[in-house]
Amino acid sequence: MTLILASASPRRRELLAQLGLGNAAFQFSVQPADIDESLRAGEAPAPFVRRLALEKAQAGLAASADANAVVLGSDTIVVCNDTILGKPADSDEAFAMLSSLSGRTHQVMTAVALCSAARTESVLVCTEVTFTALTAAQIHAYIASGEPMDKAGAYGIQGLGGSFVKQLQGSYSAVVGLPLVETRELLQKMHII
Ligand SMILES: Cc1cn([C@H]2C[C@H](O)[C@@H](COP(=O)(O)OP(=O)(O)OP(=O)(O)O)O2)c(=O)[nH]c1=O
Repeated sequence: MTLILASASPRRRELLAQLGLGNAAFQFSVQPADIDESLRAGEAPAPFVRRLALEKAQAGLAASADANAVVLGSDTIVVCNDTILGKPADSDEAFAMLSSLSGRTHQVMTAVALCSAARTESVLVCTEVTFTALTAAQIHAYIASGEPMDKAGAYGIQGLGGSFVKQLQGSYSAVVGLPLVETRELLQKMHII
């Protein structure tokens, strides 16, 4: 049995390795899945992030030559005042996203899906994150660091963005990109570990 991580995210690779899967006894391989990540008309945040995780896992399974493969797909979005924030397209969008997060509480939703030829399991983890108030100068300096650009909501809690987080209720690892407790439970459910 092969476990394939259908993700280009270095954070997800590191988090999966934290579950002890990247050792000599158990290897996983990484094969990013390229899917259309656009929101459908009328689609709410929770079903949207679940669908993307599932589609990444399904695309990974379809691309795999191994009939026994189990594929893990995951997606993270930030939801602020019912608006979905994905990755910023440019620094103006990053500025707008960080301004909207400043001094407020938002939700980070991460979905994980595991697909094999016979079975699919998935989970959604929602975490509440409260940002301290940020000045325009702080936001500009943060954007200049380059950190926001490949991250949902234009911040990384595991990096410089961590100093903006006043309070967190839920799963820290889910905010980074892969909820450790829930992913372990899914892997157990699928009899992978
Ligand atoms: C909120 C937040 C997001 N992120 C990252 C996690 C995800 O990598 C990214 C959200 O984009 P995703 O589209 O979920 O993932 P990805 O494109 O990086 O990787 P793939 O689709 O191949 O799995 O934002 C952080 O690293 N730290 C944070 O604090």
